[in-house]
Amino acid sequence: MMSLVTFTRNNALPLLRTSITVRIQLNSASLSSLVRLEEKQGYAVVAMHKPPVNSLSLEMIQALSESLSELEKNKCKGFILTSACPGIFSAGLDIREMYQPTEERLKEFWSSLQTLWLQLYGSKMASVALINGHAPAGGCLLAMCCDSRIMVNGKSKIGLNETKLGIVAPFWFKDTFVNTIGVRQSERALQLGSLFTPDEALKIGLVDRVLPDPEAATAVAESELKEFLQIPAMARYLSKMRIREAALKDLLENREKDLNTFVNFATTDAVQKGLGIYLQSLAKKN
Ligand SMILES: CC/C=C\CC/C=C/CC(=O)SCCNC(=O)CCNC(=O)[C@H](O)C(C)(C)COP(=O)(O)OP(=O)(O)OC[C@H]1O[C@@H](n2cnc3c(N)ncnc32)[C@H](O)[C@@H]1OP(=O)(O)O
Repeated sequence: MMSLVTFTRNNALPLLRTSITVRIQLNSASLSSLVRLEEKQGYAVVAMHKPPVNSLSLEMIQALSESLSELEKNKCKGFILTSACPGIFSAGLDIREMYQPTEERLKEFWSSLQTLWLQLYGSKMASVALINGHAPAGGCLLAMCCDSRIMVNGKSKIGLNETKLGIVAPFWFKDTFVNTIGVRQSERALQLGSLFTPDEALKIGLVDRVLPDPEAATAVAESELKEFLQIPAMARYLSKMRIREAALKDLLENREKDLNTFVNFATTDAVQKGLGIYLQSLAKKN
């Protein structure tokens, strides 16, 4: 047993009730640095660290879930979700998990993703996504689960580009998108698999602020989170749930069906062929 997530205390007056260092015991020796948790005054920073692109493999998804559970256990009030990999927030789901998979792992992968989404989208904690790089597909989903999105300006793009891979965003990705940018923009962007520049994302409400550099974005993310944390927590959370509860309930009630739909779809010849070609195109680029 090795620790997956280290939770380091660097501040004297935390709201989080942790001792010096909390180590979450998980089941693989190779996972020790996938997510970095840093305690700040009154909140935490959750930084994804799976170079080169923070792809969401099964282990990465589980590491994020465990990190959130750890924060909840420690009565953390809020967190900033960001990346410790320069230029990348997250490249979304790890395509290799879906390409030529075993059924058992594919099921565990999807079920873990469902759990992470339920946890993050329904979180009582306030959250800000500090999007310091590319955020396609699953990366965009993680950001949309937060209460606010601050993006660093530059070449990075954000959006749900699934159709470009010949795959379809599941209904709960779509619901999150619709709740963030509205029906019309979602319908168009989902079909086209649009990836938006920071300024375009700002224009359609996919992100809330665009800052010129990571330092400025970090400062704004912190002040944004503090603004959320100043609101009475229960009132803030219940207000958030007014918007999100229907989508959350829909997945909770249809988890098994969604899992089967995903497994059946992902393992079709057409999808497998498409994913193979996409992986090759990513590799060729290099
Ligand atoms: C069948 C499923 C049905 C339904 C599910 C629907 C839901 C899907 C949600 C998803 O999240 S699907 C994933 C969508 N993600 C993408 O399309 C992103 C693909 N990646 C990129 O566009 C680029 O990598 C980047 C813009 C994120 C970063 O570009 P750059 O900095 O130039 O890095 P590289 O492209 O050179 O990539 C480095 C390295 O990483 C590998 N990689 C990139 N993305 C992924 C990924 N999503 N999964 C697995 N691996 C990925 C890439 O192949 C390179 O590998 P090397 O071995 O060549 O170093």
